[in-house]
Amino acid sequence: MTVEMPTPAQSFKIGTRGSPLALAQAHETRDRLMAAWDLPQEAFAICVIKVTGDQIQDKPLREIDGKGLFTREIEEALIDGSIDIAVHSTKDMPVAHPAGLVMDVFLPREDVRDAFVSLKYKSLADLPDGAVVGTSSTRRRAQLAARFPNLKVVEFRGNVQTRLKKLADGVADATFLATAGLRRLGMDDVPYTPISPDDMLPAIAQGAIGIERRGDDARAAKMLAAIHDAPTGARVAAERAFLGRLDGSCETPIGALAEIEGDQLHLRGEILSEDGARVLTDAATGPIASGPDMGNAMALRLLSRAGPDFFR
Ligand SMILES: NCc1[nH]cc(CCC(=O)O)c1CC(=O)O
Repeated sequence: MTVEMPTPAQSFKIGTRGSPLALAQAHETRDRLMAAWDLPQEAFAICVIKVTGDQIQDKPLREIDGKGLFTREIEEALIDGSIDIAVHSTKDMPVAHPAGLVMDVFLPREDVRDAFVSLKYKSLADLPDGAVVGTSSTRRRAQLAARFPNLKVVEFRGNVQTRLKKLADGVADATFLATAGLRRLGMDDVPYTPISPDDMLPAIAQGAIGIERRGDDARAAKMLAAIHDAPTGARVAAERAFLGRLDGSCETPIGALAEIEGDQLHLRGEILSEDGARVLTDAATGPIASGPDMGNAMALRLLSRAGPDFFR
């Protein structure tokens, strides 16, 4: 089969949400494709898709519909051919994809760590007893309750800009964001400190941009193969196998991190009760290719330790 590369007249359509972070990720994807294929910017169109989740800013996500809220409409655009690829924050993606779509291309992973963001304090350890921290993430909330019970956690939604405004307004003493997002947005003026994964194990696939396409689109597959980062793919595969076996929705407190050293993959995972009263952690090491098996096995071990009542 011959696969034709896009020409300026035959644009390759990159679908994305319209948030500043989503746009930065779409631009990174386009820049990497331009470099890999020596194509001009005009060969690509960045198609912004307004999704329902972005239009609801005043409620915690779990009160709306959580899973798929930010991705369903983008996937519909892929399926109907309005776009050729969709650029996602992998950590926001359900493990299962709609029939006909695949996500097997990942860009080199950014910093995986959560960031402590505060206008007043330097790190989590500096916060006085009773300090107020804002987060909407059940994972971060449970991890804080488990390891920093001296803090008061309040609900904090919105994109990076909204949360920073809330900090400036004194709604909370600190908040948490993915370091990757801050870096990709070039927010060098924001005072943040990355948090050790020992204190806050990141979300599955945090910092990894994933690219979804139609499974039968040979042109997109070939275009994307040139920008795939295999180590990121292996790490994400291990973490997502763990998540998939746990069958966690994005609202279940779960953290995991795979790291590669030589030909070995180290995987850490944890599940928490929502109040942080129970924390179950596990770790494993094995050949890189066995990452998904390791993630799967780790989930089964944690599930059997947790018992049937652990997840609400
Ligand atoms: N849930 C929103 C979201 N999805 C991806 C990122 C950051 C970038 C990434 O982890 O790839 C963020 C913001 C955050 O958690 O601070």
